[in-house]
Amino acid sequence: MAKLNFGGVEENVVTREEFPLAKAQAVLKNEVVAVIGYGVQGPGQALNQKDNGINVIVGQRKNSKTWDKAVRDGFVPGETLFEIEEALQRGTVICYLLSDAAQIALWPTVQKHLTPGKALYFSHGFGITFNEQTGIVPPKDVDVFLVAPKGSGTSLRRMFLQGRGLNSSYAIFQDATGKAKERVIALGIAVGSGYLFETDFRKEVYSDLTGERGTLMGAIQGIFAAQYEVLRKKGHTPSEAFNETVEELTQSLMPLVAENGMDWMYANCSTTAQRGALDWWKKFRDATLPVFTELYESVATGKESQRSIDSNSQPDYREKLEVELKELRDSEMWQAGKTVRSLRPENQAAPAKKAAEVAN
Ligand SMILES: NC(=O)C1=CN([C@@H]2O[C@H](COP(=O)(O)OP(=O)(O)OC[C@H]3O[C@@H](n4cnc5c(N)ncnc54)[C@H](O)[C@@H]3O)[C@@H](O)[C@H]2O)C=CC1
Ligand SMILES: CC(=O)[C@](C)(O)C(=O)O
Ligand SMILES: [Mg+2]
Ligand SMILES: [Mg+2]
Repeated sequence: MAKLNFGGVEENVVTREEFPLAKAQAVLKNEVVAVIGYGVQGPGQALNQKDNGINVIVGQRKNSKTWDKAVRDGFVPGETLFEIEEALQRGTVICYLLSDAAQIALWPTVQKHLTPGKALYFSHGFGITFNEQTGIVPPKDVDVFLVAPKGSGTSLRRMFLQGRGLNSSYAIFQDATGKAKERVIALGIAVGSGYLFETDFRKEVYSDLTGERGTLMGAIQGIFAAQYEVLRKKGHTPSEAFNETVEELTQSLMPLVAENGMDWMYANCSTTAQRGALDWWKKFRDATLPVFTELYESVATGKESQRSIDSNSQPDYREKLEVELKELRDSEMWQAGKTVRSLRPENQAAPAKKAAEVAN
């Protein structure tokens, strides 16, 4: 395990160089990895493992859209694609990749098939950390661990196909066989992780829930909406407001920040932007700090997990969700964004190509 220095703090990181795919294949050669659920993470992790030569099967409800998707992706009914219960029975490693709320409902079935020596694998610390809410308490004689890719299942697959890996966290909750560590790391490599960062279940879920509610999605949408509203109220056009709020950020600045850091960005913009950004960032930090503190508390006390479980288990959950998503989709800002995006060369090429095809 490599010890790397992160801004003065040493941490354990597993690299693909020290744990190459061949080693992962050797560790997993006698395992049947059953991926239960084929939503967002399921396809990414199952396909990457398949392409990596791991003995992987998928468990999914028959007569569902995702069953058909698994078939389209090359999983064969009766050979590598099964009803959930059969996959649970066949698997020696159970990758529990249903949505966090759905994991609660299926847990009694999963539990039945957790015979001694099997491994229970999660991609989130949710079910175990909030076990008072989820009821997910595994038997003592199975390994329990997680590999949580730090990104969408879609990115996990895309980056794998590009020959890159997505960074993942890994954690061991229970080592019943004495082999939990090599099993979890082998699985982490097999699902397409680039680097594996050590954590524990609680830290993984607290940071993940904070991040997605915070700067990754919740906070950023809030800040976008506030700035867009001010610009529009002051008479700026939708395109101008959108370009200055989102488009420039995602198309020009964030790729540079991703490559070089925000410190570099501050050193490489106009002196005017530099002065202003240096003057204003602390004001934004101070204004949002109490909100982030409240958010972390809400995660740590279990309020966020309970809310997620409650709303996801309502019978009309999908209809209600659609109303909220529609509000976002129909907002002027994201409608303006749709038009702005359509102007990008890659989005222009498609209709032009189509028109050419029609002409031929
Ligand atoms: N979405 C993502 O990219 C990420 C997800 N994760 C974690 O990975 C795990 C899986 O998440 P997603 O892939 O987003 O799940 P998802 O919301 O896409 O659902 C996965 C599957 O669950 C099935 N399902 C739903 N309710 C069911 C039920 N009652 N019985 C049987 N099947 C049911 C769906 O058909 C679907 O195939 C979660 O623990 C999540 O927190 C971690 C990192 C990123
Ligand atoms: C993609 C990811 O890791 C998130 C945002 O935390 C999630 O979908 O739960
Ligand atoms: Mg996440
Ligand atoms: Mg998450």
